[in-house]
Amino acid sequence: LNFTSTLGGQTFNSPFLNASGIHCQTAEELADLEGVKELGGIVTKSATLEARAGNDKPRYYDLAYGSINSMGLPNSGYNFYLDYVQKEHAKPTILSVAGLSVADVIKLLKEVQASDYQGLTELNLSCPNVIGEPQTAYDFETTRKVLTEVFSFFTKPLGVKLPPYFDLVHFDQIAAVLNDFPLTHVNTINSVGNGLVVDVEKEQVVTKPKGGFGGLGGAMVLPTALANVRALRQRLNPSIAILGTGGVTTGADVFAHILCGAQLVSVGTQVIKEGLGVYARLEKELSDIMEAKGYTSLEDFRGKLQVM
Ligand SMILES: C=Cc1c(C(=O)O)[nH]c(=O)[nH]c1=O
Repeated sequence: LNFTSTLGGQTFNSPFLNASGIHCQTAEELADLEGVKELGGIVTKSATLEARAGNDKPRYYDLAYGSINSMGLPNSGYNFYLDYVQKEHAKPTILSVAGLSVADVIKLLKEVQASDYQGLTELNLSCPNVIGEPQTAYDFETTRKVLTEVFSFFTKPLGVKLPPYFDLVHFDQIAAVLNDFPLTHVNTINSVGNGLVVDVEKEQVVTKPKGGFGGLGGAMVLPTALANVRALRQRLNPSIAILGTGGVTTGADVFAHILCGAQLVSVGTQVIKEGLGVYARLEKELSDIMEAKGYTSLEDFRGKLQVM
């Protein structure tokens, strides 16, 4: 079966990625990802200018049907991740970056531009858990302003991480902004922002930051993730690839993401639930589905979802 694809000049030998934020914050976690042969690439935890401890704990909670997190962007600071991605790796890397202000984003990306790093960079415009900060990509004009400034100097492969949208007009509006820029990819979705999980027995929230509000992931967000992959694939220039993230627990979910137009597919919550062995299971399940359908390559069905 042919699982290979190229993105931003890099060759990915498998469609699987780790979702930024999951098992990719420390040197040990990143080394673990290098050892997962079914992973096509490695995405770093979103990096900020300064290292951050993140929000108070408990800040992650596992549910039967997914997860809720309010991590608060804990990371070792962009120098650590920029050093990491400039080292030799068997797989392509995607350097995820985030800023607490437009100025931070510009400063960070100027450092990346000035570095010897030739891999992909992904600007996270959708973190829902930085207390007091909005999810940038819900503000279309600010998103246009940021991308205009970024592309006035950034010439390396760049994608953006988007929050989920829930209104067809919003899909039109964000696509109208993104289509004006030479983006390599769009990674959709980030967690579904500001959900709330209640422990009825304790009559209490389950996470400490923000009164229990946090980003939702896992099985419960799959329909939202598929809708965003599909809607953006239908609206974005073919030159902008879609990385599908959200709700993947089985090979069928991976197949669905690709059928909706995803080139690569990230797994987050399920890695926490099952461990890094999940990638071998997903690859086997996807392969079995493809063989049963007579497909030999992801191109045979990518973006070919049928409507009625
Ligand atoms: C980078 C911050 C993010 C975080 C976080 O660090 O709280 N959680 C998410 O679900 N998505 C994010 O983008």
